[in-house]
Amino acid sequence: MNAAPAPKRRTRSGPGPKQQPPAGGTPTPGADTAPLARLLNHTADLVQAVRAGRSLTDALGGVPGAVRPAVQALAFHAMRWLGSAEVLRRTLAPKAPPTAVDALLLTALALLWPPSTPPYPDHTLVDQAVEATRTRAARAAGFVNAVLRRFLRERDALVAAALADPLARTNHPAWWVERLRADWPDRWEALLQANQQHPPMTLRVNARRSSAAAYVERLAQHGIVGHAGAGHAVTLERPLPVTRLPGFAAGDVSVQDAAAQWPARLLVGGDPSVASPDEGPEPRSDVERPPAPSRAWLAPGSRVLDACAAPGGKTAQLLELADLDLLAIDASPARLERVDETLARLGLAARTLAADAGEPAAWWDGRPFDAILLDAPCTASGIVRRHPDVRWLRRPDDVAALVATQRRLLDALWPLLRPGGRLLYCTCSLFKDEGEHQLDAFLQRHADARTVAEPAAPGHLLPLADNRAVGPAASAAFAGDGFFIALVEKT
Ligand SMILES: C[S@@+](CC[C@H](N)C(=O)[O-])C[C@H]1O[C@@H](n2cnc3c(N)ncnc32)[C@H](O)[C@@H]1O
Repeated sequence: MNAAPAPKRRTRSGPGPKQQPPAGGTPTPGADTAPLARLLNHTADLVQAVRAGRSLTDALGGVPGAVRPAVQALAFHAMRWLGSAEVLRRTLAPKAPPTAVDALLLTALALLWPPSTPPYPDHTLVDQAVEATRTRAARAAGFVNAVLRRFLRERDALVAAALADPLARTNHPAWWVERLRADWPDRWEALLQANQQHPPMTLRVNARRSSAAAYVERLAQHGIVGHAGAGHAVTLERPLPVTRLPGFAAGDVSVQDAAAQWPARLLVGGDPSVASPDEGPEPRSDVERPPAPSRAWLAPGSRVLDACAAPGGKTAQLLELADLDLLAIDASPARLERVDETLARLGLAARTLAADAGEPAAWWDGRPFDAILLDAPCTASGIVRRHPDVRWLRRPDDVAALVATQRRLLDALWPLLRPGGRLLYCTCSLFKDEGEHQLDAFLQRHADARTVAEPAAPGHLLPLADNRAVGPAASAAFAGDGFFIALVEKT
């Protein structure tokens, strides 16, 4: 496969070293006047952190707020083209330079690789990369200058040669490509290409306050174009900072991918979220709680466990859809704080607990649950568009370890469900071992488990145009994330 576009020459015109953020970046005060060299230095720090095994989200927290959106846009670009940059660097400098210099070189090469939208003019980028090297490792400035200028001189030949290497073509580790090819023999190339794209920004309209159609109209009054999708999903024509979304701070709307909105809707049942605005609650923006939509499978007051809850997207959605007695658990106390913050913004309430969901002896009161949501830890191979670093962070052994954790959680939680109760298992993974195969093995182990026929769960969803989570707004650019979603009932 060839995930890289054809090499092409750049224009020499464009912004100078006082830069606007590149396409996909969100301008913020200060970022538009920050020298590109400074942005490149921060980006190289992030590349270095990811290569050392740290997540980009985590490392971005250390970048000054004023330049963070611009640096994030550059770092996302660098992550998407890091495989190409690695292959080029090995050709141009077979002996790897010191780690900090290597990170800067890889950052610059990734930004110079010929993608469809060049973020900066070539010579500006090279000049600023050399400038950045001076503050990073002054003695390496000449070396970086020589490597990058040779790349500009010989780009077409170097890119053509690099594309002989699958790492440069796919921008994914070989084991990842092999796994995708084995699981999706007809679609693996499309999936690799999809991972190189920018994700759509999708909102979840608070079902207690409004409907997708009504919120689309409200957006239009603010000059924002949105498309109503399945349930309460609204996909924006263009991503925006949440501060520009009407009613965000008041809890009228949250950011959540269309596929990620399916599990809670399915578990609540009765498809309450597609109730027309006439049948559902009136649009409103105060935090007083109107009754939840009425056609839910889960009766008001049902005991529900959200076993891996943080940061709380699905916890909040469950509570928007139904009045529930909900316990939200997460193993990470720090991440659990985000659940509390989310619920506070939305005016919702649940009990939250930092605990290992797989050790119920430590926290379960012995009263069976009516429903359990297990949004299990996984490779995140379905959300590479949103987290382009995960492909470089994961190791092949991680898949087996995560599959074992998912299995442990499933087996530990199943006895907590009442007969007739439902368990929703989901992961944001494309790998079948974390989805279809995990479910099949679970059904083999538990004779009292059967998949629910109506409403049927979608199984695997791929981040491609035929992703069924998106509904009427479907198109390749609006495709929902990759997910696996299964609904199981206890007989
Ligand atoms: C995919 S995320 C959950 C996303 C969340 N459901 C949402 O919609 O916002 C998986 C979560 O599982 C948590 N986790 C991992 N192992 C766990 C365990 N043994 N018990 C409870 N939570 C765990 C992680 O801390 C992480 O927050």
